Amino acid sequence: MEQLTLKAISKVSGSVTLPGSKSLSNRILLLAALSKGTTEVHNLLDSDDIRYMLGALEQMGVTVTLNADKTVATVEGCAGQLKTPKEALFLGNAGTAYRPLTAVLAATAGQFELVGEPRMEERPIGHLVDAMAKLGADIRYLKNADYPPLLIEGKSLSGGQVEIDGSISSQFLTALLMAAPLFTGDTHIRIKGDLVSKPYIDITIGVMAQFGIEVVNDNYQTFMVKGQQMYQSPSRIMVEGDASSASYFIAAAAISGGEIEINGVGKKSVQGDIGFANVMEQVGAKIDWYDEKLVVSKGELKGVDIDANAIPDAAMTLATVALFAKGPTAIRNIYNWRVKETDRLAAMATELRKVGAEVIEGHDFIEITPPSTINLTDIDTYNDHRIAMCFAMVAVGGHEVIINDPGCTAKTFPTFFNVLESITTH
Ligand SMILES: O=C(O)C1=C[C@@H](OP(=O)(O)O)[C@@H](O)[C@H](O)C1
Ligand SMILES: C=C(OP(=O)(O)O)C(=O)O
Repeated sequence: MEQLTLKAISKVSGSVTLPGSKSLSNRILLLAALSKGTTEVHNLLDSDDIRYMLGALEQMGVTVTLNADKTVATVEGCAGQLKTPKEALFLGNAGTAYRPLTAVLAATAGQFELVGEPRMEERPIGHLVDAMAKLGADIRYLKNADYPPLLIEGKSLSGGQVEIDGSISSQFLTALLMAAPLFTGDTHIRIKGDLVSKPYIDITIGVMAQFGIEVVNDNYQTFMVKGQQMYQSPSRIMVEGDASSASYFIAAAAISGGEIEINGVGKKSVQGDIGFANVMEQVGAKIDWYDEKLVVSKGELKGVDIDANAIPDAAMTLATVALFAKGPTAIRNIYNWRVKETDRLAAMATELRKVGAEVIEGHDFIEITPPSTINLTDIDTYNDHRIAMCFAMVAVGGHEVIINDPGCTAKTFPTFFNVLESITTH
């Protein structure tokens, strides 16, 4: 296994430009593919999750031309006419590819087999399949009930009234919303259970609006989408920087001595994870907010007690910031950490204990009391990009740390360790 030793960092300072948002990139690619017309997508993320979406679209006959560094894509929309792929669509562990494609392909004529990495077969999808089945979709489990892989016999669906459970992942509702304009009639959706990760629904509704489709959202309880509509290409669309990726640099500046300018997200961000910057202000970071950038520097850091349901990805970064804050930090209402790239609650508790923190791992929360001294250790990353990236904060805090399998950042941020190095003084 590859290992990366991060030497103790005495200061981080300078400027970083964020790669494009994963959540926006995959939504935009799928809607551009379904659209009528050609879409030029700028600042596209180049990472594994996006490559899986691009590969699937190509297998279904969509022509996408990428520029040399793969950040500009020209997508020839197929006006809803995706072709039956010759082979199974391999979607890695990309939730933002797997879930939306499941719903969209169920409403597209043809047969589709959706497969993924072993971990994808442990990530539930039953709530989405149940809702689609109520609408008449033919989706079969190829191994275990409620989990990928899936075999989809796509066909015309007429919409109607449907309930969907929102308590495990917002991506199921996102998927249903994105498919709904393809149905022949209107769709009225009612949420069962508490809807988690709500800001991602705002991202979905915002991107659908850019492609000419209106979603009526009544307080995240009911949603309505008119049927028989075609996505319309906006011709040119810009992907803003990834707000979850911003969290590592916001945290680094808050922990270390220097000032970091983070370009690509700011006051105008449409991503919920920008809320991590507000949390870091509570923790003690000094942040200057601009429309599309943040300038962050150190303050006196103190532990906080927060409900992180709206920012599940960025909240992992708070768990390693906690190592350098005064007093305990509690991160609550994050049960679904357990069904992401790995069981993130268990994994974070294990790795934080290895560096010396006292940790309480609850069913849906984690409490971290910082250690008086930080142990030198290697960090297991469980094929989870965010574990690799957030434990880089140990080095930022002035302590050498070894990251096992650092290549796992390729899921959303292949250049992460190079970008961190570019603003580092040892
Ligand atoms: O819709 C999206 O783009 C995402 C939604 C979130 O998942 P859940 O809704 O499953 O929490 C988030 O964790 C994931 O990285 C991206
Ligand atoms: C949960 C994540 O990914 P996915 O889109 O596969 O759900 C993540 O990126 O932290």
